[in-house]
Amino acid sequence: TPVKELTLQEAQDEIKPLRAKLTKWGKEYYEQDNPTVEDHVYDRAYQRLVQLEEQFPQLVSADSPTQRVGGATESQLTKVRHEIPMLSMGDVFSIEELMDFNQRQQENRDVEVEPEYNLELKIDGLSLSLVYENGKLVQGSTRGNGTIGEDVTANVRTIKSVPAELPEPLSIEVRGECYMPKAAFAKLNAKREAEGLPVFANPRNAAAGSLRQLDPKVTAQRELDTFMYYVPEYQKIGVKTQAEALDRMRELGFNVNPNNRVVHNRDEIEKYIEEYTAQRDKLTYGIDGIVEKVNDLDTEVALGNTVKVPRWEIAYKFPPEEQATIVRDIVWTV
Ligand SMILES: NC(=O)c1cc2c(=O)c3cc(F)ccc3oc2nc1N
Repeated sequence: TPVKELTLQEAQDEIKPLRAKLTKWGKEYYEQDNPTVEDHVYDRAYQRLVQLEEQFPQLVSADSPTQRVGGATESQLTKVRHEIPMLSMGDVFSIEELMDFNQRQQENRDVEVEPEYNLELKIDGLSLSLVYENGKLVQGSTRGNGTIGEDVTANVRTIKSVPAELPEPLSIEVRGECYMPKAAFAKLNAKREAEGLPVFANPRNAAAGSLRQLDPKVTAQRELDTFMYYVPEYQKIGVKTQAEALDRMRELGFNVNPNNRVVHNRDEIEKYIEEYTAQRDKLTYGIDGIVEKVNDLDTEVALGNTVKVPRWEIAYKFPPEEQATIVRDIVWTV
């Protein structure tokens, strides 16, 4: 129900469990690096609470997750503001849903969308932003809540695949995924087990726990890697499509996943999904789906973003390998 149609009592009844969930999820994410919900589920709940508190300021309380910079719980890392929000992605769970998404995009009246997509593997890590000034790395940060992230500059300098300097004096931001290869994950957990330390549930949590360290020396031992995938100001690198942007990032020395593919129809999309569903276990890194992006970058901008997710891309998620109990007790009718 739109916030403005709620009574004070209804708002109160919705805010209470919402705060409890966001606080719980925030602790899992910020303190334990062990989130039980996808980023965009957290983001949507967070935005809903922001809207409710804007509509009913008398209900705001100091302990509300919205009153703490950087999400629900403080991480000791310095905060970074993302001038261009780092959004998470909506997701679909079947080819039918994916084709419906494409259909709706095509029907978007004000934007003529060429049905040309760039498909990429959805690396199961955490989002990373790298900022370069005149070709030199000046900042590394996490996504945080999309607007406020954490400064991990010293930590990213220890990651071998992160260029300290570019071959061209560019002042750009490059975004991608920081991940822990499967072999490194297995080695780390074996070591932790031997030392009687708690093991990480999966490579994504291990990557998050390793990147978001206060001590860069710890990060340096964790064998993290990156696959970069996005330049927000793509005009600065002289490209027109996402596929060209990936090639350009390769030229600049970034590690870019080699398995992207430009496709034009359902058959090609299905073929790509089948191929990588089959190959998933053979890859040396974790993937949890496929990312489909409109290839033309100007069209991406024209399609824009909703409050929290881009309209020009969607993540197709593989069925969970182990039947993880994913908290899905919020049904969203925004
Ligand atoms: N995990 C991934 O492998 C992956 C993730 C994203 C994003 O999260 C993402 C979020 C945005 F707001 C914009 C583009 C993006 O592109 C992306 N591309 C990828 N290949």
